[in-house]
Amino acid sequence: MRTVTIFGATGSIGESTVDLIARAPEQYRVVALTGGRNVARLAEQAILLNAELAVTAFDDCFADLKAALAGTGIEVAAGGAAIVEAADRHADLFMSAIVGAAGLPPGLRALRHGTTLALANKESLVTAGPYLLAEAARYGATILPVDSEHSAVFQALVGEDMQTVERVIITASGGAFRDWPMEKLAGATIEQASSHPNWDMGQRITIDSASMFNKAMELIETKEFFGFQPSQIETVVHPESLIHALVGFNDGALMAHLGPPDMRHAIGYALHWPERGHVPVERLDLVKIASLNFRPADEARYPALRIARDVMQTGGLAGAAFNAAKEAALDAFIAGQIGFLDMARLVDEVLNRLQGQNGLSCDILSLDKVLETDHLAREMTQEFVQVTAAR
Ligand SMILES: NC(=O)C1=CN([C@@H]2O[C@H](COP(=O)(O)OP(=O)(O)OC[C@H]3O[C@@H](n4cnc5c(N)ncnc54)[C@H](OP(=O)(O)O)[C@@H]3O)[C@@H](O)[C@H]2O)C=CC1
Ligand SMILES: CC(=O)[C@@H](O)[C@H](O)COP(=O)(O)O
Ligand SMILES: [Mn+2]
Repeated sequence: MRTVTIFGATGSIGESTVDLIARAPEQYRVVALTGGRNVARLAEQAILLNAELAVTAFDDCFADLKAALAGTGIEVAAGGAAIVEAADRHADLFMSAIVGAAGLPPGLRALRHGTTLALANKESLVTAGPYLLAEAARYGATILPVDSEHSAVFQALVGEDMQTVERVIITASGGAFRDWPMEKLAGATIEQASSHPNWDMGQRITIDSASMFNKAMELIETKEFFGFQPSQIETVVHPESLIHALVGFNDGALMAHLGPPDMRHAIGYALHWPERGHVPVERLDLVKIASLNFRPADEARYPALRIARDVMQTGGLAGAAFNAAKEAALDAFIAGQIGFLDMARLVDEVLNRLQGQNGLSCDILSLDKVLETDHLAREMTQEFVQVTAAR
């Protein structure tokens, strides 16, 4: 029996993880579940999985969570520190499925217990990749990628010599606006951007998919996790989202990973690793699919991709600044303060300003430096948002 904790249990990745665990109760014991504002669902999950502990990120949700779990014997806590402390209770595997940079501290704490971190929270690698990996190595912990593309690359690399890898191709669906003329993008609404052609995901990553910020983050994630050179990492638009990534070797072989657009595959792979086990996802019918399509990922159409290349080139604290500026710009877009195309423009401006102040160079990352840069970049983005909104 494996013990499991889920950070971000009430979200899209969290729900898929709960689903897999609920289908095989004899294989898992749940230690802690954490959530945010959806305390009703968090309480239901905690009862369903007989968790030891349920934690909400927000102090003002504590009373509701406590009331919902009264008489169950399930412990209750609230606040960011309580989520990090949940990592101090032993679990064989921690699922990192909080959205945003808020996912970094609990994941880091789990790594310090030398355990296994199944990492959906790509922001952890984008903001603090070298530090995260160094901490994992220092404490003998394991990080398993859960992002579909990175799980695909990981699976394609099993048993391979990394020296023989020439390139990695991360596929992109192209998001909600892949068939829109470029002139229309400036007027894209939050509702339009919040609808993904293939995947059912949280709102923030869905909008990031439409702007290609998701893919930009994934290019950085690929560099940080696998250690490839930026020049080895490519992306291509693949509208069907059936090939998740490809790895090219020095003999010309290109190994593709295919699967249905269902995150339970990548989550199930991590839950069963290092073995494979049954996962209840659709089996692809290739004859029915008949064809797979590919288009170039145009950096003029998707400036986020070019920004990601700059970030990889700069290194240091650029990833932390990039992610924080992107999160703040996304908040402003969702709040209706700025337009769809303003997001990439603001992120670019913040990075340029911080780099001009030499605020991004850093030889050795630490959590404090990452959080300081995160704070600075968010504040600067908000200033730029005010200027944009006043126009
Ligand atoms: N969804 C997907 O298919 C994929 C997601 N990912 C990555 O996985 C992560 C999760 O994405 P997704 O499941 O879509 O996100 P969701 O928005 O669906 O869920 C986010 C989870 O985090 C919780 N949460 C929100 N804010 C905070 C906070 N400040 N502190 C602690 N917890 C918080 C939410 O709680 P509540 O809802 O209760 O408020 C919820 O449990 C992201 O990093 C995303 O990029 C990667 C690949 C695919
Ligand atoms: C399921 C998953 O891993 C997402 O990150 C997915 O990749 C989003 O799709 P696009 O960013 O390719 O639209
Ligand atoms: Mn992905």
